[in-house]
Amino acid sequence: MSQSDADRVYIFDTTLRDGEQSPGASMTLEEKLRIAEVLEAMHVDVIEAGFAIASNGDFECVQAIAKQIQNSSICSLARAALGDIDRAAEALKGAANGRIHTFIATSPLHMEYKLQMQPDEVIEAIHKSVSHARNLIPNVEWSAEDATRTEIDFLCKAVETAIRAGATTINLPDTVGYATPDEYAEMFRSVIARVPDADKAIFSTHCHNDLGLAVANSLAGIAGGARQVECTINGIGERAGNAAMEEIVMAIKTRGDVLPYHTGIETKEIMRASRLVSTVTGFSVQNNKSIVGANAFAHESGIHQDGMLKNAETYEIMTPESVGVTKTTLVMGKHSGRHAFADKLKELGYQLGDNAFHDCFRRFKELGDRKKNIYDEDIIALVDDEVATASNRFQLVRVNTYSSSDGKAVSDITISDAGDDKSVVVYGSGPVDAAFNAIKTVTGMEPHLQLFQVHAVTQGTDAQAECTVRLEENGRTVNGQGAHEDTVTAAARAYISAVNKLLVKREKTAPEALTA
Ligand SMILES: CC(=O)SCCNC(=O)CCNC(=O)[C@H](O)C(C)(C)COP(=O)(O)OP(=O)(O)OC[C@H]1O[C@@H](n2cnc3c(N)ncnc32)[C@H](O)[C@@H]1OP(=O)(O)O
Ligand SMILES: CC(C)C(=O)C(=O)O
Ligand SMILES: [Mg+2]
Repeated sequence: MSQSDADRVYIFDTTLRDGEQSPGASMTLEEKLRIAEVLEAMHVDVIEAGFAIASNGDFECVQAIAKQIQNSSICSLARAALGDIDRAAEALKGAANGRIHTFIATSPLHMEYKLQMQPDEVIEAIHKSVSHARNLIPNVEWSAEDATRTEIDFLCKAVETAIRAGATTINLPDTVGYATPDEYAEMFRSVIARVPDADKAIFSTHCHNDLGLAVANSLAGIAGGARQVECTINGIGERAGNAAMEEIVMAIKTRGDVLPYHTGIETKEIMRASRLVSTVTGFSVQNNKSIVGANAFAHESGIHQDGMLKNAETYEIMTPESVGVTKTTLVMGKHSGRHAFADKLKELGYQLGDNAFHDCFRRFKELGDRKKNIYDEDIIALVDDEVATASNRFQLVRVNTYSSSDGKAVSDITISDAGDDKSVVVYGSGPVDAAFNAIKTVTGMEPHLQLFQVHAVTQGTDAQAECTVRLEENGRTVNGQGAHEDTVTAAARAYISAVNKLLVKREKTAPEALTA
């Protein structure tokens, strides 16, 4: 597809200004610099580094970023006040390409109650502030705060004033996230059509997410003629946040057929930027967040996993690599099917016969019903356990234990002895002791317990326990392993596995075996 300059959408990142306005998201100078460096590496066109008049700290941040970053324009916000504009210009002195972003509200509500100014006074303030900024710097952006609740005639008059005074970018924000996509697109079309010299400025969107429409509105604004989008990494920002940069950029990249625009963003840096912003602000990214959420490229359902293994395009509309995610994850869980389980076993280095595979898959599904997250370690433990015990004479069918803090426990156990189920109820000084006593009763074996060890395979209270039991009988020593998320069951499996090994040793060292 050919890409013309008319279709180029400029990305204006305001993570460090509007993003920082999220309660609790304050950043230090060093943190802002680190984020600015990543934004520059992403080829962001404009970085709004702060609001220079807000505090000395904000001034120093804008100043430091302006000096450090060479390949993106650096911008400072300023009210329609000469002092704000002078402070912004001072902070931007070292910038390779600095921009002053001055704004004033234009909606009746904001003008009457907040600014307590008459519309004519606002027009006068626009003229004065933009002209003043333009005398200090050639790159001036003007914003009509609360544009989407502004009367269209007055909005056109305000925009015309700003362009006449020298604004090179005109931003029409949906400050309170009130607009719908059709309305927002129509506002741009109307203003661009009606304002003389509208073509002398680039129009910009700035959308908030109060109704969850920030990205949809931004894209609608582009359709209406805007060519700059103001957005933040992870969509952080005032109240419900700003439009998320990663979503806008990837929507444009992925749906070029219906969104015939292009940005200069290096999308492979998206994940790095997202992680950094999340770490610095302490705002974790929800798992199901588009593009950068932990589940954005993860699949657990068997049907989806099967599709993914056959052709990733069945369930992924963009590649994980394109946004800097190393690879797709097929999450193993109760919704997974045989294809994904077989693929996982292959990845873990197992080659099982049909019967062993069938048994492992059954146990995996059972585990999935009981356990939320199934990790590779769980599958390894499960398969090792299954493989080790598959041909054994004694198999654990079921164990129920009851114990109390006064040191009494009882084990109700059923063990298959070459296919014949035998059940006993036996006491012990604790649940594991009771289970081991019960096994001894069923098997008729009385080996000496040399070692009993338990460790958790993964983390969390639903982690599988992996037990090792070492038994000794007439100088023969064997180790047995067992895994289960119920520790007593894991211990019983380990004990039975060791007992089976002892049986094999007994047979191998029996007089007839020795003479054979
Ligand atoms: C939609 C947006 O995101 S706008 C940006 C919001 N961001 C911030 O406010 C963060 C940084 N802000 C600050 O640090 C402070 O608010 C400052 C330094 C800007 C101003 O602080 P203060 O002088 O103490 O004023 P305060 O914040 O209490 O009130 C804001 C004043 O600015 C006026 N004001 C608001 N917007 C504008 C504007 N665009 N142009 C001119 N004046 C404005 C208000 O009417 C009010 O004026 P008043 O003091 O005459 O009543
Ligand atoms: C300052 C302006 C651009 C703003 O953040 C808004 O209107 O939301
Ligand atoms: Mg905003």
